Amino acid sequence: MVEEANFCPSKEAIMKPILQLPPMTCQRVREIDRMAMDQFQMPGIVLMENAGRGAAECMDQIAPEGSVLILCGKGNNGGDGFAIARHLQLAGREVTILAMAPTDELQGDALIQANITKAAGIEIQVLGEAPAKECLPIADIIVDGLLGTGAKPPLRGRYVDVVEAANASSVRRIALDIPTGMSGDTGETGEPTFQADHTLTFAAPKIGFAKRDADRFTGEVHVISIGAPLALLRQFSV
Ligand SMILES: NC(=O)C1=CN([C@@H]2O[C@H](COP(=O)(O)OP(=O)(O)OC[C@H]3O[C@@H](n4cnc5c(N)ncnc54)[C@H](O)[C@@H]3O)[C@@H](O)[C@H]2O)[C@H](O)CC1
Ligand SMILES: [K+]
Repeated sequence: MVEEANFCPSKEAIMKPILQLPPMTCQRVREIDRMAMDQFQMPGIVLMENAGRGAAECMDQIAPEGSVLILCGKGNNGGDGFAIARHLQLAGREVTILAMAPTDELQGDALIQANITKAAGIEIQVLGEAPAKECLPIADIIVDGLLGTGAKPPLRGRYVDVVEAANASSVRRIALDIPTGMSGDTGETGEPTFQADHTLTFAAPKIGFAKRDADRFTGEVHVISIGAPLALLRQFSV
């Protein structure tokens, strides 16, 4: 009798880099992105896929039950959200996406991930005219893939009422990279700022997380590898 393929190591066996990077500014973390692409020939979509899969595996440990609503912004923070949705669906989770813009307004890696997500049959709702409080899909967990290292505070447009609606719902909240509304460099928070129970931050912690009371918005911080080579991590760990 053929042994059933054992796909998954035990949950604790998720592989972690042997080198943990120190807290950095958003700009410096974006340099890691850039060097991974330019010096190590890693296409941006590979970094995003690694980020998405790593974040989904972390969610499988910290929030293993319940339906998930992923809020996707127009940039690559949203792109991560689209990738996470696919990996959560693969793990049998009920996933819905609320996108801040229609797919045809996306570009680059975020557009690629959104198109894969659509092809995978995952529901993507686009924010309409109604106030977010009235149209936020019901879920047990809300994931903030609205703004990351490309944010220029203060929040503009509909991001304000979407973050307010997310904070008003009594569900678990998980931020991707940086809680939307917070500066990753200073830890300063605007009104509103996504109030997360956990923040899954990519490549390295952001220096703003060390600000006093920043944990009111980050919750517990988990660093997610984007698969950058050890030689690159070594250049940024000094
Ligand atoms: N660095 C890494 O290792 C990786 C990072 N990834 C993810 O990419 C985002 C950064 O993506 P980027 O497209 O540069 O920026 P954002 O998605 O944060 O936002 C850009 C988007 O938002 C608009 N915007 C900016 N400020 C505001 C504001 N105050 N109000 C409203 N809208 C705003 C702006 O116009 C753009 O449209 C990083 O955080 C990671 O999540 C990679 O995916 C993986 C590797
Ligand atoms: K975010």
